[in-house]
Amino acid sequence: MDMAWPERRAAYPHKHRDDVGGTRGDLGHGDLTKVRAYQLIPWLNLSCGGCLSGVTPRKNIEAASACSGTMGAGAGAERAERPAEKRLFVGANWKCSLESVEQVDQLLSSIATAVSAETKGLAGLELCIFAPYVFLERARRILPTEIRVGSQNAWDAAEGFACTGVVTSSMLKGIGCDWVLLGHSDRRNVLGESHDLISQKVRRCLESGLKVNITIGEKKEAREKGQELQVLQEQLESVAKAVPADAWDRMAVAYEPVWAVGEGAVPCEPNEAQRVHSALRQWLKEKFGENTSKCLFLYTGSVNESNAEHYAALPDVDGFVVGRAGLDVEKLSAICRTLVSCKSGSGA
Ligand SMILES: O=C[C@H](O)COP(=O)(O)O
Repeated sequence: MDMAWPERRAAYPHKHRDDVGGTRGDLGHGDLTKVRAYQLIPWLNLSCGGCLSGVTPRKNIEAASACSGTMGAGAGAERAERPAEKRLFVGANWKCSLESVEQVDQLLSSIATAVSAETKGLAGLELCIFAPYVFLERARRILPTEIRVGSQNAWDAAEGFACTGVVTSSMLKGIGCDWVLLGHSDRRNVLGESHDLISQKVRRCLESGLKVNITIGEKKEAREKGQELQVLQEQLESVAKAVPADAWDRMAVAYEPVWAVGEGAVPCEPNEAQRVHSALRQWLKEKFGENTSKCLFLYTGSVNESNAEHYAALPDVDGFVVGRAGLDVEKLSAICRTLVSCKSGSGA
């Protein structure tokens, strides 16, 4: 870290974090009323024809066509080898957008109700709610066990060191957490977490029996210099060194192009997401062995109910991590339906 915490905090006020790719003011406290509880909604029972029909930008038409079972952008791009079984994942990273217990309980209950209403369950999709520490226990209590609960962080406390304010991976495992989200751009770029610290956390979480969702992403400057894969591989390599060969089935890598996140940011084109995912999957396999093919590759950054089908159609996208869309049960359920529909329809 080149900047002390108080200075960093002052430099990056909560709602105006240009260094992470744009302003995210829409997630701020003032908009909490956007969180709505819905009545029973069908969860995953739409056919691919139910894929959301928002405006399809010309550049995305190929990708969209893959969702309906034809060859699309994903098929045109190089596809890395994947295991035969199709595991799908959607994570809802709430960040610190919900601050009141009432809002949290309302959203958790509406998600639980929505999933329970679907007789087919989640159809192979793993849905995980990444809540703040203080709401994890109520999330575990309110949600059915088929919905996973994840922490947004874990601290790598050294063995035997009773460090003040620390929440350890063992504590998280003990209260029923399944997943931990680590390496998010908020923590790398705003809080200054180093590769080394993140990899220590990954190692400790895996040792505690947790699954790890690691976020990697390049900033705009790196992208403009054509250094995106170099940056991503550096981030991933540091983490991969901490992953035992038999733990890759407990890993998910979420690619978040930092420049594509936030209100008004230019979205990452699906073809580009596919290129990056495919390249990283291949690179990981060559460098760290066959077992890495068990790792999920997720796309994250401004995924919503209108654009999910373009990314879901990509062969090397196994799912998503959503921020804003995860605060609305209707949007979250639509994204889950779209992912399941596209994957079953395209054979991706
Ligand atoms: O963890 C989630 C990512 O930061 C994406 O957030 P977003 O879906 O609100 O763009």
